[in-house]
Amino acid sequence: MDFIFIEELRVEANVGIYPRERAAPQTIEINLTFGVPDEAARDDDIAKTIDYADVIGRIRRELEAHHFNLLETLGEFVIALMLDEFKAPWVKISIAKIGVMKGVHRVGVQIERARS
Ligand SMILES: Nc1nc2c(c(=O)[nH]1)N=C([C@H](O)[C@@H](O)CO)CN2
Repeated sequence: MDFIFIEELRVEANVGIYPRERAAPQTIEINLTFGVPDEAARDDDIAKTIDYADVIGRIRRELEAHHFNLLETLGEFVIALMLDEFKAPWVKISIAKIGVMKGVHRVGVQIERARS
């Protein structure tokens, strides 16, 4: 298995438990790593891997369209997308809010899952 990573992806997301977070989207930062079949590298064929441009576009569209109370739920949503739709065998994600708490630069969640 090879691994694709997407680092410091900034996305406008509807997430949070407070009224101000329900009223407007906020910028979150995503770091995502997922497994891909190594046949793609051998055959030099984009059709045999997961196109990271497709992943980034899909995440942006989905997070614009949904509201999540918790970062944990948002993280599980993206994980399910990667495992079930993009067919990644393994995914690790971290999602951070930036500057939402006094004295804290980033706060967030990290989740790792494999397809069963
Ligand atoms: N475990 C969590 N705790 C909190 C979350 C969360 O998503 N998971 N979210 C909030 C608020 O939305 C906060 O980030 C706004 O500043 C508080 N605790």
